[in-house]
Amino acid sequence: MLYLASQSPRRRELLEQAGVAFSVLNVDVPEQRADGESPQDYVQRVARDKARAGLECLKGNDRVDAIVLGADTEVVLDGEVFGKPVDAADAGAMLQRLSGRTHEVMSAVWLAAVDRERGEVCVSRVRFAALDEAARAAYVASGESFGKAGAYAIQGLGATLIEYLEGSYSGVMGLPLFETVRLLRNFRADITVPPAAR
Ligand SMILES: Cc1cn([C@H]2C[C@H](O)[C@@H](COP(=O)(O)OP(=O)(O)OP(=O)(O)O)O2)c(=O)[nH]c1=O
Repeated sequence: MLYLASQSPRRRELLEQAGVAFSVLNVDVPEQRADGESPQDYVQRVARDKARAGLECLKGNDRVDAIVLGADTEVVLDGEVFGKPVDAADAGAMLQRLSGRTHEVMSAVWLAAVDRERGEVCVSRVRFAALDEAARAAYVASGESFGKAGAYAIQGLGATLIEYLEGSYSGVMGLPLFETVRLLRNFRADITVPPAAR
């Protein structure tokens, strides 16, 4: 049985889009970058922590038979990691930093079972248009920034801020589907994944 260890409605939507059957586990793990930890190592570790926390929630045979998927998405600019904004001022400041620049979106996916684990990090590059103060304020006022790494959502109004994307649209949105399906397929033969990525 596949479990998605996530409270994110986007991840649920994306995994459904991939045609994979799963159940949801609500996990809450601290997201705190350690001193000297690279953005890539950080995003991978948090995805792993979420998957492991999900596995811990399960008991007995449910755990033995489980594959738990954890994921994490962060926006990275100049080596700095932008998580979810804490308030409107924080969201505005993030958008100001991203304005007119190219940043990376790192999305990690991690699979954990009792006997094995495996993960992957998908890195995309996103170029933002130059946003003046009025444009930033209008976007923050839309409410879309909240709960989103880097204070924007590619799947919403945020798409109008993006000049160029290189990489994975689903990865930017929160779960890189190509990598996810490939990992699932290689992880255990009894998992039913759609044929497209064979
Ligand atoms: C960049 C970007 C991020 N996001 C979202 C995806 C993630 O939900 C969120 C990043 O926060 P995460 O900490 O990766 O995930 P989460 O706390 O929302 O969910 P959970 O830990 O329970 O799985 O930002 C978008 O929806 N669109 C975007 O364009």
